[in-house]
Amino acid sequence: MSKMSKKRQNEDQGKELKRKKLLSEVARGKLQFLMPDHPDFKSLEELPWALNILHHHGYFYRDWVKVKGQTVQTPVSRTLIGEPETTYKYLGLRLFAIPWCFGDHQVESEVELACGIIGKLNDHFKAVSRKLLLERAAEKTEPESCISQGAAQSPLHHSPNEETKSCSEQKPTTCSPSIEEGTDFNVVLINYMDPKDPDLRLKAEPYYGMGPLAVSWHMDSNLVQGSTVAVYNHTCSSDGDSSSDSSDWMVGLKVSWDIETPGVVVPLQTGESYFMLGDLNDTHQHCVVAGGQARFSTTHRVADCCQGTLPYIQRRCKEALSNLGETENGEYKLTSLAADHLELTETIHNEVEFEWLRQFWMQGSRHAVERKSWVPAMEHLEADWHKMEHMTKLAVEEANVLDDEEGSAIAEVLLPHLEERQKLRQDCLDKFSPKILETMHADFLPIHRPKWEDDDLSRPLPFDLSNIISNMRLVTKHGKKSCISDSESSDSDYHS
Ligand SMILES: O=C(O)CCC(=O)C(=O)O
Ligand SMILES: [Fe+2]
Repeated sequence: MSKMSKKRQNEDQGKELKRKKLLSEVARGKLQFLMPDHPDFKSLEELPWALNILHHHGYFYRDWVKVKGQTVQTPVSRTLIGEPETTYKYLGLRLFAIPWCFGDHQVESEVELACGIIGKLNDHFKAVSRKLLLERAAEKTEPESCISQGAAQSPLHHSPNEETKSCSEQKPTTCSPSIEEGTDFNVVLINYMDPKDPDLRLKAEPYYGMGPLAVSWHMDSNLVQGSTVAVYNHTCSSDGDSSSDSSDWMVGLKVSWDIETPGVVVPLQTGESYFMLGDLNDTHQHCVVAGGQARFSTTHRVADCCQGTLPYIQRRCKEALSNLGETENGEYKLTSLAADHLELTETIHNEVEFEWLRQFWMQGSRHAVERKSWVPAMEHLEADWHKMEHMTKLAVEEANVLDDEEGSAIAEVLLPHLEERQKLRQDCLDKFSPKILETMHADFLPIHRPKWEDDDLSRPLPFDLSNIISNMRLVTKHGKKSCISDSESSDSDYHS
């Protein structure tokens, strides 16, 4: 059979199945329709509008992430909407949420309105996820239903007319969150992909032959353990496009590292949602198989924000700066030279520089413009970081002037942090090869900030720390010993 006719036959079979399912649902009186006066009617219209507005204004872009040490671009375009001052990190990239609510100020733009709608959708998914988990908890208390739950066969698929069965039958983790906590979605990562985009080269699903992958097998990272992920699926109809390929988008699911249990793949219709309830994401991997049409998916998550919110990093900076005092003539001085104080400041120095400042600016000028509420905060963090540069400088000076024992103790603390700073700065400069940079639109070019010339006198320290690192190596006990033995051996060479 030719490929085309086989495909057509599959499509026909698919349609026949859908028709049968539809008829059986009709027979059960389960199909519902909404009149314009129904409260959900408006939200049905609002949501595609919001997604299209974000897309129209260019808010989706293909992220540059790190996979096995390589910088690669995701096939799907993404944007993050969420609680104000929240971030979500995946594959080495920190995403800064565009807020879905605006404090006291009125909604000012279509984009803000769209973000507000995503926030409403998020509230809806919180409520639905809680209901599903409660139902599952009730089912679990009935012995029979427990036995009938297979891990990999667990239906993760949910549509308005479908009864939801429970997900995985994994043992709960010792510290699983409450239903409330595990569904308290604080961010929505929205994906968009048009499979007809000629720039895309999708990899085939490697294990089962499920089809071209928009998102490869993975577990969602950086989430509160045991928390639910809810996903809304919206495909863009391509009416009038006679060449349109109507193959479905699908979500695949498999048990991680398991070759015995069959994987599952579930076709998704527009307007449907699916849920990875409880610890399903911790025990299974999922992937997304591209269909024929452009598609949005909103993925609602409980990001683990212990170290990912603006108030968190502001607190950390304050902690670091508490060791910075002033002399009588108004110059900076370190309040304490104790190792644990220096250690803390240097750790936070690297954290704010590489987890926040560089992560934010490396995503380019357009990213910053879109996140205007973040910019003053980033500038404030940069001012704190600048003070930490002073603190490092003061510590380096102390290491050089104090007696051997004290000086080398300081150098020992500073060295690993300086080495790490130097390496991470270089990693940022090297993240994009010249070849990649050539192809990037100016709006997305990385901004290396903070960056300065080594002889810039307004800066306490040079950007390139090589000389300071060599100096600190010499000041450490180990460095001193090797220095003495070097000079001893060269002396003896000289005399012979
Ligand atoms: O688009 C989907 O259905 C899920 C996407 C996904 O797995 C992700 O963004 O992590
Ligand atoms: Fe995912």
